[in-house]
Amino acid sequence: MSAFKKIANIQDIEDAALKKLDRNVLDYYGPGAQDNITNKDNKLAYDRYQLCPRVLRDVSNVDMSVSIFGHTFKTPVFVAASAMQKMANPIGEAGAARSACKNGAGYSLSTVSTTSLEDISKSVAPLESQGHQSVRWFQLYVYKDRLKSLDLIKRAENAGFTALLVTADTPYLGRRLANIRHGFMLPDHLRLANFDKGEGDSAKKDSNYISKYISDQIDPSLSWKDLKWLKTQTKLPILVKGVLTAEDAKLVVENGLDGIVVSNHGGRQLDGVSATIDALDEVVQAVDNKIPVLIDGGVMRGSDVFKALALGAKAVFVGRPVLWSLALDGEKGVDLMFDILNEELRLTMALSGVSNVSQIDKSYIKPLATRSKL
Ligand SMILES: Cc1cc2nc3c(=O)[nH]c(=O)nc-3n(C[C@H](O)[C@H](O)[C@H](O)COP(=O)(O)O)c2cc1C
Ligand SMILES: O=C(O)C(=O)c1ccccc1
Repeated sequence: MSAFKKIANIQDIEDAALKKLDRNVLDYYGPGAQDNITNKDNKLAYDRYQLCPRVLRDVSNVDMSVSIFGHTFKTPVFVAASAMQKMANPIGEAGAARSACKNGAGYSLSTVSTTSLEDISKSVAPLESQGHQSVRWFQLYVYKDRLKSLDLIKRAENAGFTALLVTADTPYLGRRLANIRHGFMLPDHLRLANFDKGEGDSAKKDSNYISKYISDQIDPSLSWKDLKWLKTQTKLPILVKGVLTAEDAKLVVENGLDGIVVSNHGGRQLDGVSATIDALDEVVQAVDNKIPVLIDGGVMRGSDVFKALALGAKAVFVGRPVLWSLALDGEKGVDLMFDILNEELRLTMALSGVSNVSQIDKSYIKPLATRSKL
């Protein structure tokens, strides 16, 4: 018997990537903070919802497109902003940006990427001239040095990014035990490409590079008034990334911001918070359709995407699945990831009796009933 195994789902991609990457990278990409409880629960929580399909509905055509801020996307599966993707594969962030563009998916780039904003735009330009549309958003960390953040915003605007995701859950870095135990180093041949050579070099000498970088540079005093000020500095819509409660969701609306990403940073910040899918409903209720609500964390299958849409998310970001896909096979790996998630979502919709995403609502899911004992 041949040992050949075809990749069939995102777990297969993850398993293959775990065999390829070295410890330094795996320690950084994989675990959540502290005891990994929230990171695990992000995935498990999806299994606590059941699907409630309807039948005999004519599902011969299924349309997965969604519209946000005037852009239409072919799929609600978006690429999350995650740092330092060249550690997964030399093509790094550009591989995921190109794949998202070919798939008509949303793309987001981290402030602390190993490919610059400008190089991301260059990497998708040939695809755009073939008629593909790239919709790219920039994830902004607000630096103590405000000029540094303002410069990033200007560069994002000039490089064709059309929204900002301001990360609100990281005034300090969460305690990531594997990185504390073994140390973490950005490999010498890589650098934080949005900055002059040398950015983070002082931290680089520290065995806990990232936590030192954040405490040196990122402003832990950030508050709502700063986001109101940021709004005056750009025409781009601003989404707040890292909201988990109805209270904060209301403040996002009251402060005139444009969107929400329900996120716990992939369980990498405050361990012990709820799974994002369990926080989604209260955020969606609080926002009352005034601004779009998106979600990330633990999405591994098309049926997870379906459940998030049923609870009111407009789109879903995937973080680690992109990193594993890059590790597996660069841009082609991310193409495979989109093929799988899109096919799974299409099938979940068809088998649930819906032919477009606007039909998906809470009636198609229910909390898992306690299984009766045999
Ligand atoms: C290795 C890694 C690096 C990340 N870097 C950033 C970052 O630079 N900025 C940010 O806002 N979120 C960052 N995130 C969080 C992601 O944007 C996203 O919230 C999370 O990965 C979603 O969970 P998932 O990995 O389970 O899909 C990072 C996540 C990972 C796994
Ligand atoms: O690791 C992360 O999750 C992250 O957000 C980050 C922030 C600053 C530098 C590097 C990574």
